Amino acid sequence: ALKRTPKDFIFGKVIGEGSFSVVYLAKDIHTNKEYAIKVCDKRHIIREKKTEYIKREKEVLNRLGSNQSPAAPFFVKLFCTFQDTDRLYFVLSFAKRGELLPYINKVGSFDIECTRFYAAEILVALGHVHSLGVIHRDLKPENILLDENMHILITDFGSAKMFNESEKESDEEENSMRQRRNSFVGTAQYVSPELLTDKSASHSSDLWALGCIIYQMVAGLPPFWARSEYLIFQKILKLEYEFPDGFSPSARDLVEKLLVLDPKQRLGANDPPGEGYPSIRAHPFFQGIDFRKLSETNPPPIY
Ligand SMILES: NC(=O)Nc1ccc2c(c1)=C(Cc1cc(-c3cccc(C(=O)NCCN4CCCCC4)c3)c[nH]1)C(=O)N=2
Repeated sequence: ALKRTPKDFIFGKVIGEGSFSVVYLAKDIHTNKEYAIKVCDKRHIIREKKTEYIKREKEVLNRLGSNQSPAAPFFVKLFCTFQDTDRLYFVLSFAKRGELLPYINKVGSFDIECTRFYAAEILVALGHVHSLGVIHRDLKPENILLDENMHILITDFGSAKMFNESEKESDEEENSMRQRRNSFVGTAQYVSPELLTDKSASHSSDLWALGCIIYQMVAGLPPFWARSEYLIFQKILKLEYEFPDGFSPSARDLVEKLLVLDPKQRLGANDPPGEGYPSIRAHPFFQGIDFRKLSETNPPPIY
């Protein structure tokens, strides 16, 4: 296919902003199709030494797009990339309904059927990402988008970590050495304790974030909240959170099994990779969910 240029698109409003990018709604002038185009300023990326993050995001999105698996629909697609003198352009799926977060805020909190459905879609998506040797590392309701049929599209792999085959075999010491140099920390409310202590991220770090998101869908607010990031980190490291009255008992049991300080003790942490977390799927909270049919199921109404 011909390499695209910015002239092939009409750029509209800003629909998202990252620390190194701005996301625009854009229309392809040849097909009239709508896309989200993530634009990065080259000088800014070089100055901030973030070229690795940009390369990693492109590699992860290409891996997700290439693998035709039942979970593939739950991610924004990368259609093409191009650049001009000053900027890099990523042409991505446009999620018509935007982020999950405003929907939680609008209704205060989700009922158990909605929570169960969206938690199940996120779990299937995580199982797929992890089966490719990728950890998202910054999963949060702002990065869970909704398409026009209200199914999820996970985005922003700019903070992702890739474990290629060699790294998996390398001994613990070398791995933890490499991770200690790793300065990355996700968004305060959803960051896992291991990322705060020894900088070691694993697929289990995303399971911690899933626990926070399930709690937030039921309670309306994330479990760890304080006026400063430092105080949020303190609460996470002390596992200082509580359940409001009326919190669904089965959701509470699942959250308590995911928000565990030791990443190896979290539900699903020791499941065989690539099987989509059978021990989490088997939890009573997901009773009645057919995980193979989620993408063709009508999502429950949010009210
Ligand atoms: N960091 C990133 O990678 N960011 C990205 C990447 C890809 C991408 C991305 C972000 C997108 C963000 C996005 C934002 C929006 C959006 C922005 C502003 C308003 C709306 C909107 O009107 N949504 C419906 C609004 N509500 C929400 C609450 C209840 C009632 C209705 C959507 C749609 N899609 C997108 O569509 N595709």
